[in-house]
Amino acid sequence: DTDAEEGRSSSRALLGLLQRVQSGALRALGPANFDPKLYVDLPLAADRAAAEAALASASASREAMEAYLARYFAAAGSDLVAVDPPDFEPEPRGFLPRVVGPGGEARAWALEVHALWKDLAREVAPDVAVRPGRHTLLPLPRRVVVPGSRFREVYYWDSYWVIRGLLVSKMYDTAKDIVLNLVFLVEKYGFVLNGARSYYTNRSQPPLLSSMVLEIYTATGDLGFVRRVFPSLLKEHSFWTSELHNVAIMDSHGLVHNLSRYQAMWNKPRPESATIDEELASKLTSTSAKEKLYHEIASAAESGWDFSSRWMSNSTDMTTLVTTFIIPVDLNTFICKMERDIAVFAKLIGENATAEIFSEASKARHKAIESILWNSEMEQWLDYWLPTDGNCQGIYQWESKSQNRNIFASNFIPLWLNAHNSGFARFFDEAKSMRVMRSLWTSGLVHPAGIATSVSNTGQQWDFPNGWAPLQHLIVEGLLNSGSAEAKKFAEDIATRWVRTNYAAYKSTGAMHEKYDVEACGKSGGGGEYKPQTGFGWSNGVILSFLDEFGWPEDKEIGCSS
Ligand SMILES: OC[C@H]1O[C@H](O[C@H]2O[C@H](CO)[C@@H](O)[C@H](O)[C@H]2O)[C@H](O)[C@@H](O)[C@@H]1O
Repeated sequence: DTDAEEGRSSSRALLGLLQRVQSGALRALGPANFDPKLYVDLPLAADRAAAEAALASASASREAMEAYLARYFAAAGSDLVAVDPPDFEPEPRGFLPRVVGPGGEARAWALEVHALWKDLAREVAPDVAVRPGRHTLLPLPRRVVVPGSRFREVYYWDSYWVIRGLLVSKMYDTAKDIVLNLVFLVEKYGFVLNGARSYYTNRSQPPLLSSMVLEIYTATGDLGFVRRVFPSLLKEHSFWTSELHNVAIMDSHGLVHNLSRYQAMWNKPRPESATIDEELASKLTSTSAKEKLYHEIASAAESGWDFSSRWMSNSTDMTTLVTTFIIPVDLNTFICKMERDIAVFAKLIGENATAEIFSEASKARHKAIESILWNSEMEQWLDYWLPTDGNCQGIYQWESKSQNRNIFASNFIPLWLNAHNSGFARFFDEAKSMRVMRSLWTSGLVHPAGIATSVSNTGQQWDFPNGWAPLQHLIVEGLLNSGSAEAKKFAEDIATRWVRTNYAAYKSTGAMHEKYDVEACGKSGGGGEYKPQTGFGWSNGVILSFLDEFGWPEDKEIGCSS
């Protein structure tokens, strides 16, 4: 309708202005400590036309730019208001009963991590709904928990681990609010956005909405909540299996399978990193080559692994990103899980025909994962690379050489399905889990402070030596539930390394970090296009979840053992 069109056009106009402010600021302030995202997060404090007219002269010097920013814009993040979550209690009844640690150290720290929810809880300021043309922030009806630092808005896949932690903290209402906000986005846009900003409306992130709902349902038994969100889960499933993401591929026995890939609806620079993307694309000459690169960059952002050699033909050259030509192991694991979850929910609310359809869909995807992505020699699941020459008409033909044999933590993510049977047949048997576990053990990914993202040090943040909380958690949960005592021990070992490194880094820096360097205990991570961030939603969630799962006995050292 006309109102919606007007809204879209004023949002585009604001983003256009903010991107020009971003380029002007880079010229005026210089590249040192420059964060392009800051500028597209600025709320407009005056009339847009006036801010536009004054921009040309502002780029002349640092002083002029600083005066311009102060005159026409409010501070980034000021349109999100800090809130005290009403369901927060400093020490909730029944909180981590098995966490003690020497001298109560582990428990004291766990309570500090728990208290960080208060720092990260936000509500969208009323002005965002009243004057949406002044904000790239999207209005959300309920409170959120943000990752922290430059990540001032709610993020999609981060929210799964935030919710895992909130459930340990007994903050059930805050967990439900986060999901209801994501559902609000599905109702409005047809999918969960990468994050709640107008510049994230062209892509999603790894789809874990149904997993959030399942965890909340398991903790609260709230069937009304499941009923409320159910239609959005179906809508999200259509998004991930639609033509945009679906790939048909014929296996070596002539059977055709459907799997999904990441694919953003965008072929321009990412507004939050436009100056970076434009500089990279300046190495290319034609407009079409630049647009292709922008499309692959935004699609890598949809994967959550932005950026990684996983998506690059040449690991030292970002212009060789081919994200949309890759069938990723983790994405298909998440969708297989989504299909199982939907079947479970459908049954619970009495929609038996839908339950049957989704149960069949998850079995079909399971078969596809085993047939296209499993590599029995390596005992791992491997991303599958489609030909990039665009010759295929419709159905691709599987070829063994197209499995990417490089080692990534994602090669082990299907193990996670062990943790979530929900009455279904096991995804694979205990013997196979054991073989995968041994393959992980010798893969080169296991390090003193956790599991590395890959084995190549490319300077990208989703590569060696960085370890990320979500990857530790997915693999640990998978090993823990594989049915074998040895795998359980290994799971606890990885969780212990991770807890210790988070603890040591917290003690030395006073903060929880977005990522860690797995080579040594107590080291935070680096690399990538922005400065390492603290806060940090998913890291906090994973620590609380590990402490809940494994406890921390009185006699177990929590500091780094030398
Ligand atoms: O600003 C650059 C990119 O930042 C985000 O990605 C990283 O942070 C997210 C929030 O913690 C996380 O979900 C993602 O896995 C990280 O790589 C953002 O999601 C990107 O779209 C954005 O371009």
